[in-house]
Amino acid sequence: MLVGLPKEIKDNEYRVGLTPGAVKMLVARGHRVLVETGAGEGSFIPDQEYRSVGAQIVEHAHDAWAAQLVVKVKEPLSAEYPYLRKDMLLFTYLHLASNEPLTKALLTSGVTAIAYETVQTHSGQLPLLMPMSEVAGRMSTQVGAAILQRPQGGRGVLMGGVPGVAPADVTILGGGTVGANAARIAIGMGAQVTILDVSHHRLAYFDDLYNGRIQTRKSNPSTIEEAVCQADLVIGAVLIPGGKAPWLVTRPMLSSMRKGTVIVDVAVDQGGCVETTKPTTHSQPTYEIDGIVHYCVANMPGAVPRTSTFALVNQTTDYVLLLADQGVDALVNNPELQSGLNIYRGQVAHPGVATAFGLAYTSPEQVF
Ligand SMILES: NC(=O)C1=CN([C@@H]2O[C@H](COP(=O)(O)OP(=O)(O)OC[C@H]3O[C@@H](n4cnc5c(N)ncnc54)[C@H](O)[C@@H]3O)[C@@H](O)[C@H]2O)C=CC1
Ligand SMILES: CC(=O)C(=O)O
Ligand SMILES: [Mg+2]
Repeated sequence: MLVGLPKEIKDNEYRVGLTPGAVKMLVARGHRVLVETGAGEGSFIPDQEYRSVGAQIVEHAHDAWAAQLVVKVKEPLSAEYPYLRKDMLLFTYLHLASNEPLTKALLTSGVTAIAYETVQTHSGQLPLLMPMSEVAGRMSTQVGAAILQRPQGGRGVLMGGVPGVAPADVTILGGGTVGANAARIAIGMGAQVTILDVSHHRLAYFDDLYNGRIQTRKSNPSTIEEAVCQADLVIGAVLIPGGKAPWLVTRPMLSSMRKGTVIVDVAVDQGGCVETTKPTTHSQPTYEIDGIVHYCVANMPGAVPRTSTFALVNQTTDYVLLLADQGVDALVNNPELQSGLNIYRGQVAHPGVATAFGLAYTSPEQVF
């Protein structure tokens, strides 16, 4: 199969969808790989490294997009919509439930679009979201600690405090992969940490792991309000797989929160779990509403590409090989890949996306 690797064009997005190691595996199985020149530069992977494992370097984005299987990191931006075609398999993060224009563009084009973030294992894990959630979770605390500094707009609270003065209060909404990784760094920095989740299983896990070093709360409107009103840093980390995130922090709650509190809404790519969240970029990462500083960058791991590219491709490669070897049949044969199917030839094939926009849902069983 002809596999294309375009260069990412999102603001400060330095990741790339395939490493030379992954390309080498594709080439060894008889596939041709077209790499847009400079695609790896952001991750300090020169064209020559791809060439040396058998890739063909192409000059223009449209050459890489001409492939049958296009592997990316981020969702197509509007400048990329004209490349979408009926006979194309697109494998990348999509986050469609918060992006109606992209959903429409994918539907109109007839492309088959498989979203990394909804690929799901038998046991319910999200193996292609997990590596970037690990990165974004750890980053969320780092970033939050920096913004808490007064010159960045925050409350001027040091994460670990100092002897005689209390540490920062870090409240984490959602104790999945992002939440667990955020907590790990916050604890390492000496903060006081509270995690809220609807899953008792997750709360019990944290309780066991940290043996009293962390507070756990069952997530409901009252516990959320109480926790965010005493927080210095709130980290939004909930997920309804494939669906729009629920608004756990409402606009009226902001006025009860302490001035200079920082919200890092990692869940922004699914619409955010804070009513006042709107996507920001690494160039302009924050804005303030009612004295509360919001950080809502939708591609956080893009800022640490030497970690993120390799962490992501470690997980995606097996699925890329399946798609390259089998084409659409891989979606029929492999239930994990099938759960990643969001759009198939003009039909919405994921219930979360259909619900988000009131569109008809066609199940993969009906599609194939
Ligand atoms: N901004 C960025 O750059 C990145 C964003 N993300 C996003 O971060 C979000 C979280 O991802 P993961 O941690 O991997 O998901 P996950 O599925 O591992 O964890 C989500 C957690 O939220 C909990 N939850 C659901 N509803 C809740 C509620 N009402 N209150 C409290 N907890 C609730 C679930 O029980 C689960 O434990 C996703 O939206 C993901 O797309 C992930 C990576 C990068
Ligand atoms: C998960 C995601 O959206 C990202 O890594 O950018
Ligand atoms: Mg994202």
